[in-house]
Amino acid sequence: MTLSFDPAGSLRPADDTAAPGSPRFYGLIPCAGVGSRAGTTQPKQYEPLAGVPMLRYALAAFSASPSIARTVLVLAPGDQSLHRRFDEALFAGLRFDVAYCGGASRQASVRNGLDALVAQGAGADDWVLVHDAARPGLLPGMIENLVRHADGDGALLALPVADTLKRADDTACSAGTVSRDGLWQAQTPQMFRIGRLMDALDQAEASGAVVTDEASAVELLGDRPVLVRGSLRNFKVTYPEDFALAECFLASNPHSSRREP
Ligand SMILES: Nc1ccn([C@@H]2O[C@H](COP(=O)(O)OP(=O)(O)OP(=O)(O)O)[C@@H](O)[C@H]2O)c(=O)n1
Ligand SMILES: C[C@](O)(CO)[C@H](O)COP(=O)(O)O
Repeated sequence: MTLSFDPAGSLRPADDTAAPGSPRFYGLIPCAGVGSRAGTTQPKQYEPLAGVPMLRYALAAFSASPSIARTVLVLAPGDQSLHRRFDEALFAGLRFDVAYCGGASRQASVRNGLDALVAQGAGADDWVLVHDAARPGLLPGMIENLVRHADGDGALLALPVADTLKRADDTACSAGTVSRDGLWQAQTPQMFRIGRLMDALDQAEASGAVVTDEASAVELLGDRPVLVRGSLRNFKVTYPEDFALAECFLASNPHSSRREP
């Protein structure tokens, strides 16, 4: 069954793309941040990149991934619907649903989004791939690469640290060099069993732990998700200068800005 963009954001029953008894894979895209470090007048995920809104790239990658049964986009409660904010044709043909359940932190937006997935029929043993709307460089092949690691404690895209690392003193001078051995930069998607991730986020919340990614939450339970090599082009747009860099990467894959998935 092909899902299409539902401008009203209504929730529909889950797809059955998996063989009976096999877990399904869901996309979850937190998109309820304000982008305070980006210096834009609207949330950064709505800014145009190579002619289309940033969030469309992640939606297109998930939409084009054969393993993904469905994807939920988490917007802030009270946010404008996409068809009011943009030309509806921009999102035509993409498979996703919208849930207006974003929270005060990324962690809360993801947790609420998991509830929305379960409300649509996702099960505790199904997998969820959580991906930042602010990473427009994602390609379907990266998603499929991650899905191949669907066992054990889950997996996340990440990159080994390439530069020499410095520890700053309180005057921003270099006070020492930190070994980069074994250090990776976490990217998204990050993939976990839905039930396990819900438990992990609930326990993090209950203990007052602030987790900036899903892997941090499951690590607190003792899990050891696999680090799967991601890509530089999958960097997170965070600061004003990142928009031009993202456009360079997107230009190197002309298909990524097409309107078709
Ligand atoms: N309350 C929040 C905060 C963040 N996010 C989402 O989480 C992703 C990664 O977060 P980040 O880059 O830190 O985005 P912002 O929180 O918007 O940025 P900033 O910290 O600069 O304000 C983004 O897709 C963002 O929209 C979210 O859904 N809900
Ligand atoms: C989840 C994340 O993208 C992994 O790198 C990142 O932690 C989220 O962004 P933040 O700046 O830490 O909120």
